[in-house]
Amino acid sequence: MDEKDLGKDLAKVLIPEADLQAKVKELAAQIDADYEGKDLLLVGVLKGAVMIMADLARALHTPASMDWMAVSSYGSGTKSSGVVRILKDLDTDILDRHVLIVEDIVDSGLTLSWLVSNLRSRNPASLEICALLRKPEAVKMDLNVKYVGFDIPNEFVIGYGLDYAEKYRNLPFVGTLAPHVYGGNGG
Ligand SMILES: O=P(O)(O)OC[C@H]1O[C@H](OP(=O)(O)OP(=O)(O)O)[C@H](O)[C@@H]1O
Ligand code: HPA
Ligand SMILES: [Mg+2]
Repeated sequence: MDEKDLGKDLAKVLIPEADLQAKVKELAAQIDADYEGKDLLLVGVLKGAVMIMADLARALHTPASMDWMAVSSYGSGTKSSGVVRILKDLDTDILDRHVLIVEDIVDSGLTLSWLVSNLRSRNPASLEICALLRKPEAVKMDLNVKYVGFDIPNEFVIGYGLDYAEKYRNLPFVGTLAPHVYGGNGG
């Protein structure tokens, strides 16, 4: 799927594909340096993190295991409900493992705050976060995101895993939607 397929639904391209791919390589290099010689477990947060997880994992030189958790707080709207639900738990016991949570976006920070306290209670050897995108509200939260791709403005974004009502995840870039797609009320 590309810009042409989106037609009038796209307001603008915020981060082009080439910039995303360059940033993924940068993040992978930092992670490689920090986890050298360690047994790394990447925990991807479904479904938004599938693209960053797939690209980041392949850009790493460090051998890494991959597991997935599915949580949801947004439903089909553009605002977090604040209630995080586990839809799928990890298959792996993370006790004494070096865990790196891989996320597409920290927006309100509610999902990751909840996830960090949930995973911390399982006593991993270490627990860090890599998020491709971060919005201003999340910066205010007491949340230590060690690896951040891009700080972006407070706009609802789509593409590269990010959806609006389950659509647009398969765009190779990150963009913003035209207001008419939201039905004019911001969701
Ligand atoms: O910082 P927050 O305000 O909590 O928002 C960030 C979370 O919201 C989105 O997931 P969503 O719950 O929409 O599920 P999805 O990944 O399946 O789209 C996104 O993928 C993050 O996980
Ligand atoms: O801006 C966003 N876009 C898509 N999904 C999201 N989940 C939190 N924030 C966003
Ligand atoms: Mg979503």
